[in-house]
Amino acid sequence: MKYISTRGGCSAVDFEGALLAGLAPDGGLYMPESWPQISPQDARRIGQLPYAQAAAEILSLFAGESFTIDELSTMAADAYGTFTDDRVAPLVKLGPEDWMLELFHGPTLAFKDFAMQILGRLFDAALERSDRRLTIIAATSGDTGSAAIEALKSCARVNVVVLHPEGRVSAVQQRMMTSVIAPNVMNIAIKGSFDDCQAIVKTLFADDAFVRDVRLSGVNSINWARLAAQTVYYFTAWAQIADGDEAVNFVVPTGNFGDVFAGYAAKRMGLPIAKLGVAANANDILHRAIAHGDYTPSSVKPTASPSMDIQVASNFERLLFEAKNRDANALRETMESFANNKGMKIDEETLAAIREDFVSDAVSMEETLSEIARHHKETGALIDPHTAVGRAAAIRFRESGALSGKIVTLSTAHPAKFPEAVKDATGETPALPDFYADLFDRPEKMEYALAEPQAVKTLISDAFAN
Ligand SMILES: Cc1ncc(COP(=O)(O)O)c(C=O)c1O
Ligand SMILES: N[C@@H](CCOP(=O)(O)O)C(=O)O
Repeated sequence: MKYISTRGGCSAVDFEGALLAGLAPDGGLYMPESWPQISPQDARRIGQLPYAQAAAEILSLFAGESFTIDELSTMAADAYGTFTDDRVAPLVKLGPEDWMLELFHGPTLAFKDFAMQILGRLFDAALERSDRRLTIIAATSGDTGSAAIEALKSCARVNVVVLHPEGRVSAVQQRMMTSVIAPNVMNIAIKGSFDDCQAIVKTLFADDAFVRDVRLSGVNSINWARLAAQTVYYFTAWAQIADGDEAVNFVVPTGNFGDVFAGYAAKRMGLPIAKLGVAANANDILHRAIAHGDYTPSSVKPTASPSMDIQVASNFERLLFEAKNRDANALRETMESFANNKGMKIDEETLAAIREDFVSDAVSMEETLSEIARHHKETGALIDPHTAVGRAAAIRFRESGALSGKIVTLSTAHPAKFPEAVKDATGETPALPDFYADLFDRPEKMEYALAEPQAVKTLISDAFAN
């Protein structure tokens, strides 16, 4: 299996090449040259396997010759063995045709652990056999950072640098990152938004000398391996609830468009998915794009679901590439014009292609808190604010007729990562699991930088360049 850049300006690489590079050298995102295909019968067989085995089988379709199925099986068994629920991604029934897919039973209590736990092992194996080291950078609005640090802190051949927007992640998210004090881990609090952090990462990737010097790679969902690993829970969820080849809908709380794009990838692989519901918070650019063709960033609004306080969603580029029939030249022009004009209008043909697979909605902060309260009152369970954005949108999609039939909403984080919002909504404070009981007693370490690539470059070079 080869991987091509959405911008068509560099040669194709294999899975290991895409994993180790993160971003393509022409600034584009790697995509599989063609979608691996799975029949509904195989989707059911794979989806009903224990989670780690399903993951190994699905990843082997993407990995080609880079990793054998035996290697993937061992890594997946280790990776998902770190989860606290044996089912790994349990489905909770909420109503006759409604489910919630719990993706927060990993070591850092958010869906990012699904990909990051296996990526850590893939990096280890690939770097060991090529006798190399990497500096891995991630921009985070809270969850990617902690998952990356947890997965990579013990990798002997990796330095990990995480940029988070200062003061804009929850206290629990911050502590999960900054209390890991290890020689290969650097947290940098950036004076700015998540978009500033993500823009710095992309600028550093465009600096060839710096990339060579520190051997830069990335583990945001720009890295294809992240999305490949995130396709798996769509298969396991579908296989538990679909009758025959029945198509099921998924509603996904969305920020950087990675998780919902993994669902799209599963659909393109042949998984019977009816529609994917994009649930945005008050930072509603993706909803404006899909509903009205207006992909114009505005300033970031802080909300109760801070991990989705994102304007420029990296993976939207992958969707535009698909919707434009993989025309890399057209895509490159589109992305250049987006950068120059600070926004874009999406043409009708592209929009029609997007709407074949996606519906969208935006949920205000007030609606998010009401949904946490409503869910608690009706079920007795606490949900986190990102999940609440998803559920509120799912309920509206059904009421408006935008979606019908079975709907699975992805529950992307544990409520204890966002205790203030949950308490505001319900009066109850969700408890962290025992293994985080002393989180607020642990010492913290982080650097501070202005939202300027040079400031970050200097910190990284001083710590990790040869
Ligand atoms: C808890 C949570 N939910 C949802 C999202 C949105 O996911 P994506 O960025 O893949 O769209 C994020 C961050 O990305 C998150 O941390
Ligand atoms: N919400 C994310 C933002 C980065 O998303 P990614 O999936 O591209 O890594 C976070 O919590 O950091």
